[in-house]
Amino acid sequence: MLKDLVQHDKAVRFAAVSIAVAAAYIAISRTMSNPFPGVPKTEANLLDMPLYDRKRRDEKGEMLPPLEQLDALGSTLIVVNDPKLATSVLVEGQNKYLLGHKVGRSPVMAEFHSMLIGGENIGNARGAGWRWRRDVLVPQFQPRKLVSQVLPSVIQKSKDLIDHVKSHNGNPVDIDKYFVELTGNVICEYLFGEVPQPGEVLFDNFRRTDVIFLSFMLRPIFQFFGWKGPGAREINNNRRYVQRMMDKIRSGNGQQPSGSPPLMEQLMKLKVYQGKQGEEHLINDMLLMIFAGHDTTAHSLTYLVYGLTQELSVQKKIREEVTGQLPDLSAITPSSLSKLTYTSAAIKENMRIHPPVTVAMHEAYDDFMIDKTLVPKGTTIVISTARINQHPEIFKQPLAFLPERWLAEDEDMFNDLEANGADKGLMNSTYLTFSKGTHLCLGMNLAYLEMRIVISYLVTHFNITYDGPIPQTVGMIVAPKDEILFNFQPINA
Ligand code: HEM
Repeated sequence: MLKDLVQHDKAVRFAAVSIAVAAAYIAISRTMSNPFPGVPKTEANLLDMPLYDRKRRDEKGEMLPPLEQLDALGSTLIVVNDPKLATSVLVEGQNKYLLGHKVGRSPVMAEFHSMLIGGENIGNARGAGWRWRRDVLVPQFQPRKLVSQVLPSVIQKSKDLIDHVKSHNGNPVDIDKYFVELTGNVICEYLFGEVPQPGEVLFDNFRRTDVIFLSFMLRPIFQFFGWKGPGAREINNNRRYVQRMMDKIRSGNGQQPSGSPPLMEQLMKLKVYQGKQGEEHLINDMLLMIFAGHDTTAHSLTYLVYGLTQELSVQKKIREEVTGQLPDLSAITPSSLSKLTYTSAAIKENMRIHPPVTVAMHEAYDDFMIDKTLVPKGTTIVISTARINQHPEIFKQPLAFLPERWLAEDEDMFNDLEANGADKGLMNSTYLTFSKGTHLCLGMNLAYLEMRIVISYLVTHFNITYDGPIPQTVGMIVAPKDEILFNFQPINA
């Protein structure tokens, strides 16, 4: 009997230990699959974050937790929702990266730009390869340089835009298509000194981000079969064009716009862009700049026009400011442009609500803490620009289009790209439309310059209205899903 009990007890103990081991195993494996214990999982997915958030806030008035985790792209990513934490990851994390590798370019974005463009370029380079590009290119996108090189070109294209709209004789116009062409031509003219022939450069940036992410997941298969990523048709076409431009410049037949030679010609003189590999790098960088440098600005303009049709009082105020400050639009100078404070605020406010690039992704290059959470080396850090830009504690009435909110801010006409986006004021420092830190958008000043001029021309020539459905957007680059037909009634016609 005693023997039986001992044996029984052994069996009970064995069972108890087994259960404990199993429970521990489950707990450990749960922890392993949950690298951020205590950090809630997000219900949103990478692609619909801004839309999802809006719905959730509208319906439930919920605030997002400071950090969330997200299972995507084959691993667990960390999403930073708190504006101050997000800004600190971008600004301090990346500055530290220069010294001690804390946060840097995410492999997802690097891979995407590799699949798309091919070899090394400003969109996929890391470490020294990225640093020298930044050193070479940042001065080319500083205000003084842009104003002398780009201003006349944008003015001319804005005049053409007015003629284009008038040619519709009062019928509604799908202006987004035209904006894409306009901004594409501006960047090409800046890079190569001439506007491409219609169709010579393809500006239809691939917008299916779901397909982009799928091809990222399947990239070994793509690489095995030598397939290029989505968007290859456009890039292959544009590569041939950039090569032709290079040959033309080398043979001395390149166009000489007024002022200094086109950017590509200047860059061809630099050692880093010489030799077989250097030339390849130059072509890749030009392709990336064409890719990054047009549709973001174009769709922002479209959403701005849309915003102005929804808030006619804002449209009126911009018109009054432009007419008052710039009576002769073709004589715009940098100093007259800087007087458009309300217009600039409206542009900024529009991109706060509709940031064209909805998500910035970076990688922890080392273990580090965000708040009290350890973010292990190799983790992808996701920052939804839309979430941060619409954070109700920083931006009161986050979904309202209120240019006035920026007027009290100490805002310069342009931003110094070398300041790494660490600007003053809480709203400014957490405004993430162009990201922050060392990867701050290279083309930010160019985008602002184009938008100020184009919108000044449009609102002083037309009363713009819209009576269609609310535009639906696609992808991580916020672009309208369908054409948006605006009505333009000429002023003083
Ligand atoms: C409204 C217009 C634009 C918006 C909202 C925008 C937004 C952004 C964002 C969010 C990033 C990512 C930064 C990061 O990884 O943290 C970026 C990077 C970049 N943008 Fe823009 N962009 C715009 C226009 C332009 C233009 C006109 C150019 C023309 C050259 C340009 C060139 C670039 C380049 C080269 C990078 C990579 C910078 C680097 O990694 O060092 N962008 N942009």
